[in-house]
Amino acid sequence: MKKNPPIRVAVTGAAGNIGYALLFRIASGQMFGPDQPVALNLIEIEPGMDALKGVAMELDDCAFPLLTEVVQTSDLSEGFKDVDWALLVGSVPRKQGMERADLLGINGKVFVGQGKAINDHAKKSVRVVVVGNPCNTNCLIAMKSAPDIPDEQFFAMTRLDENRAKTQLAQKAGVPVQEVTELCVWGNHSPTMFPDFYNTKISRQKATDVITDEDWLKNTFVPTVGKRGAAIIAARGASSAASAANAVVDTVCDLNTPTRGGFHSVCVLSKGEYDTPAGIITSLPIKVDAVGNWRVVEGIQLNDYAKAQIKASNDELLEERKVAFGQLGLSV
Ligand SMILES: NC(=O)c1ccc[n+]([C@@H]2O[C@H](COP(=O)([O-])OP(=O)(O)OC[C@H]3O[C@@H](n4cnc5c(N)ncnc54)[C@H](O)[C@@H]3O)[C@@H](O)[C@H]2O)c1
Ligand SMILES: O=C(O)C[C@H](O)C(=O)O
Repeated sequence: MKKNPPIRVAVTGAAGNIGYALLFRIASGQMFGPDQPVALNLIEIEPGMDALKGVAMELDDCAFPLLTEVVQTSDLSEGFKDVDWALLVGSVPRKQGMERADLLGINGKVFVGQGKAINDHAKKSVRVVVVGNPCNTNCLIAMKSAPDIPDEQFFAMTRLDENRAKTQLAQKAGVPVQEVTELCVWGNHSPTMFPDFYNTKISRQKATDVITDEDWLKNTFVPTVGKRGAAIIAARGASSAASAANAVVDTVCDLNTPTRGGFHSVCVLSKGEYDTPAGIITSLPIKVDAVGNWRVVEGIQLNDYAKAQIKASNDELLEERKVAFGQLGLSV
């Protein structure tokens, strides 16, 4: 049987913690399926190249049948050459006591260079998923720096937040996690994000009919999800890595697969849907159709509380954009 040509995937920060949890899942077929060959372009900064060599040796030692090639490089033009997917993980993670936005000044400029290199060297059909924080604004910076790549091909990750929120609700309701559906996390990947429990279903019922304690939903559930990243850093001494890598796999699978029922949370460029400010990368409910095009799901009813929460998170994104674009000399 003739094999598909490989899908070429660039991963930045490939020798980091998320990279170490992610690469083996891509190479084993969990991201693109058991019949789809993959080639990996692993990108690191110079000080990470020795560690990257070790990671590449381990990939060899797995003898993955689907893995056709591993490129190791610190050169962005080589790293993004002809890639179908660019997973932008590499950047400095926050430490205890920092907010993700504190990383703007450190990481923002990295995404200008990466955006330009993607623009010049990747396939025009490349899809870009930004994980490095603050991921929404970094994604916007990369998108602005890649004017020849359609805006619709840029995404930032809130699937980890969706997964966290689903587990919190499932544990509270005492049901298996797959019973929790239609849960959209709105806004910024920051403590202001809003996991919309009002429109969530638990075992096909309204979540608020199953968990009737609205005080818990508003004052325990919402902040627990928003601050989960910080709680992991406090407990583990390092930011989430395996669960983040798992969410990257979920995000790419979501974008590659027609959505059955419901929707998933992905950060995309707002065109003003649900009164979100156009021109920011914000988390919205996304559905993928049978031919692989995504769209924002329409018709979700948001009450005044939900609208206020989403507005606060999007206001924060407007402020991040103002600060970052000011520092980097980018225009809206
Ligand atoms: N969006 C999310 O849900 C989510 C979840 C978890 C972590 N993150 C973020 O992901 C990022 C990576 O986390 P990690 O735990 O893997 O960090 P890490 O420090 O373990 O690894 C980061 C790697 O990136 C490399 N790197 C740094 N700058 C680079 C550049 N300009 N180009 C290429 N590589 C570069 C480093 O050498 C390092 O190997 C952090 O910003 C973290 O905050 C996001
Ligand atoms: O919280 C962080 O800084 C890491 C990541 O964004 C997370 O949500 O776990």
